[in-house]
Parts: sequence; structure tokens; C-alpha cells
Amino acid sequence: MKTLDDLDVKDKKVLVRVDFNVPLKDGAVTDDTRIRGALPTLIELLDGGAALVLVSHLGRPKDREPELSLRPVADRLAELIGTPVKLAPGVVGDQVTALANALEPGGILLLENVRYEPGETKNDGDLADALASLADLYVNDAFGAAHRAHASTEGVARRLPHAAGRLLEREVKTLGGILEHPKKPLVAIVGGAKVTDKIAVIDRFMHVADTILIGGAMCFPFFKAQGHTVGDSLCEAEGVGPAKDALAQSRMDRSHLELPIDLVIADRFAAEAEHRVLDGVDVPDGWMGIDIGPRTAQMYADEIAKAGTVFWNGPMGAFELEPFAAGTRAVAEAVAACEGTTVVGGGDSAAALQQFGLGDRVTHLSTGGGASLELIEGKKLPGVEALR
Ligand SMILES: Nc1ncnc2c1ncn2[C@@H]1O[C@H](COP(=O)(O)OP(=O)(O)O)[C@@H](O)[C@H]1O
Ligand SMILES: O=C(OP(=O)(O)O)[C@H](O)COP(=O)(O)O
Ligand SMILES: [Mg+2]
Repeated sequence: MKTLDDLDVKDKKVLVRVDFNVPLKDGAVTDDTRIRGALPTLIELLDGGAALVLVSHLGRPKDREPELSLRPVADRLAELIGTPVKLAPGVVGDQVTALANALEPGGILLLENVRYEPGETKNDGDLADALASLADLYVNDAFGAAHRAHASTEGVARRLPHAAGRLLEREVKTLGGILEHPKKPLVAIVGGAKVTDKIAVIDRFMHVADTILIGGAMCFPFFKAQGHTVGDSLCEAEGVGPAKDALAQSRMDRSHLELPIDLVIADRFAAEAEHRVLDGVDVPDGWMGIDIGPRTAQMYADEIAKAGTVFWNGPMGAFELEPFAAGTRAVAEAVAACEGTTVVGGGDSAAALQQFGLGDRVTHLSTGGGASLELIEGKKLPGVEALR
């Protein structure tokens, strides 16, 4: 993989793909881990005499949703880096080109949410051409999005001299190294909301992990597959087949698949929702499972305490809402106290650790959730492959 050591950036315009897909609340950034993660690369490029055109996605907009504008991110970045950051009115087009052309060395232009362009996720050639026309060089520091073959992560790398940024470089090295010969027992914890994306990796963990602890919305396809009721819980239908396969495999394998034995249920997804502990996992109609229950949290914490290596992606519940943070907090505290090697990955998982003040209590806090899972699984990441 090419790195910043291979690029001469003096007086050049550099298009930098960053992953500024950060959690927001009421129009403000609630966790800036991913922004701070990119700072070493941005500062190194600026010190080298470059002008920067930054490109990132934010959330999964269906159209130009104003609440997914990168405005709050531009403001936060400007504060952190101590330089003005201009936000472009869009991703491509004459106005954006003029702004990029006007950049002087040391200047920073952040393009608007690249997923406002429908061509982004389709890896559209015209969009990749337009992005490439804004700069002389391309640097990818968006490790969290490296598992996506999109125009700004893959297409544009094929069109400009390119290199990996320092964050992406460090993530690939560290994650590759830590899990090469893991100290046993290896405990994998998988939760969160992106179930369809991530359920496939459970298959792979069955071969490498001694214990797999399932939480978050990841548990509902399993419960459905077992014939439990899930009520209004977030349960992606596409997950039920893979969950069934994983359950069948866990019966044959030495691998231990653990599911929650109790849940916190709520009547809606809101901090003010009515809620209670359900001793069991059959979620009644009109209710949703929103956190793991206290007995599950204790059981998971006991498993984590015995681990030689822990890999965790995906919160155990809707931890952003205080009444539903207990399960994620208990697991986070157990991971922080574990004497083995501990790796936590994911934009939201990292935000949870920071929220609990435990961000520096793990061996490696990765900015990538899906990306780190796919890397560990042994898959090639398109964003990384394009830099080779
Ligand atoms: N039971 C649940 N129901 C609905 N959402 C959940 C549940 N458990 C966790 N979540 C949500 O999952 C989100 C994070 O998922 P994901 O993006 O997959 O994790 P990461 O960013 O760590 O990779 C959080 O915003 C959290 O609110
Ligand atoms: O937040 C991200 O991944 P994560 O939730 O797995 O940590 C990345 O920015 C990728 O976003 P995407 O899953 O919408 O492509
Ligand atoms: Mg996430």
C-alpha cells in the first residue's frame, strides 16, 4: 500500500477521503473521534505545502436531507485544526470547481455530504471523474468506509496518483497484527444496528472465536429464527436466514454462540419511552427490545473477564438514550477491565466508549465497525485494494 511517504504534496491540491460520519444530536457533533483521527494526516499534508479538498459521507441520505449536511462537521474540524474550513455548497459542479481552483496552499475546502450524489454508492464513473478533476493527488484516510467500493473511496483512487493516509495505514497494520495470533480465549461481541451488513461475519467468527456474544439489534433475527416473538424490535428480514445458519453451525462447532436471556423493552425509540425489564426474550406486540437486560449484561461481563482477546463491534442497545445505555456500559466496563488484548471498532461503539470515559482503556479503538469486521474476516477492502 502506498503511504504519504510516497507523495510529494508541495503546492499540490490533494483530495482527501475522510470518514466524518459522526454521531449528531440537535445539529451538533456528539463524538468527534473520527474527526480527531484524521488530524495527523491533514496536518502532515498542510505542513507539506498542500491545499486540501476533503470529501466524506454522513449517514445514509435518501435525497439532499438538510439534517445530514456536513456543516457541523466543518465547524468542529475548524476548531480542532485551528484553520478556517470552507464548506462547499455541493459535491461537484461549477461552483465547487471554482472554490477548489481558488484554494491556496494551507487552505481547506470540505465538500458537502458525498451521498447527496446518487452516483457515490453506485461507484459511478462520471462522479469519480468529477471528483478527480478537483485535485492533483488523492489520499484515502477513511478507514471506516474502506469496505465500500464507492466513487469517493474506490473510483477516484483509480484516476489520480494516490496513497493511504496515516489513520488508514495504522488501522490496517494494527488490526491485522492484533488478530493474527490472538491469545485465547477469543471473545467476539457483535451488536449494533447494521445487521444485514454484519451478520455474515458471524460465520467467520464461528471458526476463529471461542465465544460470540450477540447484542443490540443483531439478536432479533436469531430470536425470530428460534420462533420467539420480536414485537416492534428492529429486525431485518434478510438477517433471519443467516441467523438460522449460524445457529445450526454453532450446534456442530466448538464455538459458543450466546444470545441475550433478558431484554429492556420500550414502547418506542425515545428517551421518554415507557420501558421495563423483560425476563425472557419474547417481545410482546407494541414493544421493542432496546437494550440487553441486566442478567445478560452480567453473563457477558463474566465471559469478557476470562478473555485473552476481545473484539467488539456494535453497541448492546440504544446507548445514546440514557435509559437504554446500561447494557452497553456494563460490557464497556468489562472490556476496559479485561487484562487481555481488547479491540473495539465502529463509529458508534467508539462513541459509546468515549461517552463512558473508557476510550483510552482498550488496546485499540478502531474508527471502523463494518470495515474492521471485514478486515478480520479476511475480506479484501476495496478502498484499501485501490491504493495498492
Ligand atoms: N436493540 C436496538 N434497537 C435499535 N437500535 C439499536 C439497538 N441496539 C443498538 N442499536 C443502535 O445501533 C447503532 C449502532 O450500530 P452500528 O452502526 O452497527 O455500530 P458501529 O457504529 O459501532 O459499527 C446505535 O446508534 C444504537 O442506537
Ligand atoms: O459508520 C460507518 O460504519 P460503522 O457504523 O460500521 O462504524 C462508516 O462510516 C460506513 O458507513 P455506511 O455503513 O453507511 O457505509
Ligand atoms: Mg455506526
